[in-house]
Amino acid sequence: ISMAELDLLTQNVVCAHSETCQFLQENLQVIRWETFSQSEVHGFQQKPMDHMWERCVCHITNAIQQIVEFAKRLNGFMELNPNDQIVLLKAGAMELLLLRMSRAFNCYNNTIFFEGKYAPLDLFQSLGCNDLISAMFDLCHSLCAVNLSEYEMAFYSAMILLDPTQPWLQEKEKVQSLHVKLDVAFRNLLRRTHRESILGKLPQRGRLLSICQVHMEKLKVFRQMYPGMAWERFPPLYRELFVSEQEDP
Ligand SMILES: O=S(=O)(c1cccc(C(F)(F)F)c1)N1CCc2ccc(OCc3c(Cl)cncc3Cl)cc21
Repeated sequence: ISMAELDLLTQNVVCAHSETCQFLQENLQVIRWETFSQSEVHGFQQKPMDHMWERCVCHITNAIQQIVEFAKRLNGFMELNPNDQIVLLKAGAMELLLLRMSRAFNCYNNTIFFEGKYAPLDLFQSLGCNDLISAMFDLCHSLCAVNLSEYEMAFYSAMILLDPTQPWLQEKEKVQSLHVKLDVAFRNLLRRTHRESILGKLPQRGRLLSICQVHMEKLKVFRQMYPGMAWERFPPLYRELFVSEQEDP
């Protein structure tokens, strides 16, 4: 792989990321001290569980639409066979969502951007999944400590998405060759910017995956409490990625 090809790949990854992040980093920084008041937090805590789930799932789905768009813009992704595109998005969407949430996290006062202002952990308590939200907040803290640039976030996201070790891939070698190029380009970038040290500080993949598992458990519990809701009031994209058909409706 030539230097010219590496530079083109770097441009493609960074543009795909910056063009598909619904909130610009600078805008998030400007408003990151605007936090919800105690009475506003109390208002959210009073909302019924199904109502709060529906609102969060709606924001999540919007963010996932951006992640799908990010994938489609990555060189080589659209050339993969459709089955493998779905396999990679199903496996990686939630992990990329966690990375994107960390961009909207204020680690100085432990709040996260939500519906226009910054929210503390306990604003989400009516969701009934405090361990999921606190695990997400902890992950955001770890990511804030690494202080990833948008370039680094772009590569980290692309490499998580284009993971050749995902089970059920039909053309593993095609994903493998994309991943190798990304790895070379990412290491080049880190070397040029003297940031090789972040490789040891990035959260282990298992940590991201365990939060994804907690999410699936919470979703299962929620669906038992509100049968039929996932099919009636959740957006199709969320269902496609997180609700497997063969389960009871
Ligand atoms: O504004 S958010 O919705 C949101 C969602 C995606 C990306 C963003 C951002 F910042 F990157 F743009 C913002 N938001 C912010 C803080 C928060 C915590 C939990 C949550 O939802 C829990 C949940 C449910 Cl209930 C069902 N399935 C998966 C999950 Cl993780 C959403 C949420």
